[in-house]
Amino acid sequence: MELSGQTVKVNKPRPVNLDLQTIRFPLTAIASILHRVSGVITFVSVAILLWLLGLSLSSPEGFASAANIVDSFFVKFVLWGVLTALFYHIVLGVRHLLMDMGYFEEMDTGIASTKVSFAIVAVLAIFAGGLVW
Ligand code: HEM
Repeated sequence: MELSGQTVKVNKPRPVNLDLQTIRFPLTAIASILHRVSGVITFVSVAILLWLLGLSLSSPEGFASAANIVDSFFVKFVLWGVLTALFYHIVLGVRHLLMDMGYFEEMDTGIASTKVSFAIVAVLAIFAGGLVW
């Protein structure tokens, strides 16, 4: 095998698949990655939401400023995303804790519990939309 000018000896030629279009993550892996992403989103947003709460409780003017900030479509959309990420983190977190107790460890039950969790999060995302708008 030629590697930047050097010849490297390999015992067996190994199969190489670097065609990313043919590599598919299992549903459970996607759920796990999204759980980490939703945890980071929740972590960052807690600081912003606490600042907003502090502002709204500071004075009547502060409350008016906070209400004014939240009054735009963009901020409402971000708030909806944050709430959905939090719901995702909680629902998939509970699934994770159940797996720690020995449930849904097989591939078929793991995929089934992921699908059920996604469905619950979808319902909660609609609920979050109702809360925000
Ligand atoms: C302010 C609230 C929360 C924040 C900021 C937060 C953030 C995080 C972060 C950053 C991780 C690490 C993810 C990783 O490295 O893969 C994590 C893991 C985890 N969180 Fe949360 N979390 C919160 C609330 C919750 C709640 C309410 C639950 C309830 C079920 C939960 C369940 C879990 C579990 C089970 C893990 C471990 C996942 C693993 O081992 O892969 N979290 N959380």
